[in-house]
Amino acid sequence: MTSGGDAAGMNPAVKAAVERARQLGMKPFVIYDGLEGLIDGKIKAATRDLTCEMSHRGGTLLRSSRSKRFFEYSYREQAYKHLKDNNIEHLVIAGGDGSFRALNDFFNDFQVPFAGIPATIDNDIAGTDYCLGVDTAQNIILNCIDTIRDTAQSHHRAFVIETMGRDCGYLAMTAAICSGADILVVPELPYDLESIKKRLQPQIEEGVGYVIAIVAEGTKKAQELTDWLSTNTGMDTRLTVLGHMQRGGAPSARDRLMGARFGTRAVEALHSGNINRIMVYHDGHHGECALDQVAGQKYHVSQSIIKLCEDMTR
Ligand SMILES: Nc1ncnc2c1ncn2[C@@H]1O[C@H](COP(=O)(O)OP(=O)(O)OP(=O)(O)O)[C@@H](O)[C@H]1O
Ligand SMILES: O=P(O)(O)OC[C@H]1O[C@](O)(CO)[C@@H](O)[C@@H]1O
Repeated sequence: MTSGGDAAGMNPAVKAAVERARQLGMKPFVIYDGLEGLIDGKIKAATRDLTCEMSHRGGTLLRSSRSKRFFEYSYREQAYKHLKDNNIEHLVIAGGDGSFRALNDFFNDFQVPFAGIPATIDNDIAGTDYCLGVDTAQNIILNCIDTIRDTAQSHHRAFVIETMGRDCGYLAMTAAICSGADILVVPELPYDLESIKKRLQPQIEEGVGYVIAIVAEGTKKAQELTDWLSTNTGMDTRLTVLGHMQRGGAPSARDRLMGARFGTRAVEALHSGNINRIMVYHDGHHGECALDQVAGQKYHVSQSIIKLCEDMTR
């Protein structure tokens, strides 16, 4: 099943999990609509017709949800009954840390073992350097910034571009580094508008420059920075909120490959009795973590990335 925000790479992960389960002699099912679907019993045997569409498709063909009902024991009990009716003994979930917490609660209630696959464009899950969907989202964001840059340059304008990421600035930071942005505002770093103004002064005075500013949604500073740039640079300043166009799209090669690795390993973990583990990719190696190393911890963007960003914040 897939849960939380959709992420490119979820489909390849599901395909790999289903195929590995079959190879290991298990009978794989899919659950539609995430936790909401689990409560409502939207469960079907996984077919080859479904999985053969999965390598190249963005979003999640199993669909997803954010479920208020799953917080309530009575609905989790209803979900458990559906699993029992179908003789389902293990769950694999691709989602963010909220989804892992949900299945942990479910395990505490009904002892259904699970494996978690990190999948969220926010890249905010502790214990793993990579979550499915991130590479695809980064490429989309970079295409957008490159496109906007053409207009910024042609019209001598300032553009503020807001990226997703919830409370995490990872997408904004990597986009700013890769696009050569002038200004960056993220939750992880303080920023100093006075020194930014001094730094940009020469290019503004020349009258030919333009400005690209990247703002992480978690700061809620995009409009404020747009107003500030307009007032303090005198440039025609526009704000572009990239929004949900960052989340969809065909998975990149990296997301397909990582999806295949995570999906395969999730099933292998359960098959070998290694239950309630989250698949992770850390320091160039695939591995597994206990839930409390993942869901109970705050994700920190690596210092090497933060260092590359500092000059854009002052
Ligand atoms: N402690 C919990 N107990 C039961 N259910 C939970 C718990 N935490 C989260 N959930 C369920 O998990 C769902 C998914 O969590 P959430 O909406 O936070 O997304 P996520 O998996 O963290 O993904 P994303 O990073 O894309 O937002 C929630 O909508 C809720 O139904
Ligand atoms: O699509 P929704 O439910 O509005 O959620 C948006 C949130 O989901 C994410 O896209 C993924 O967690 C965040 O970056 C964003 O804050």
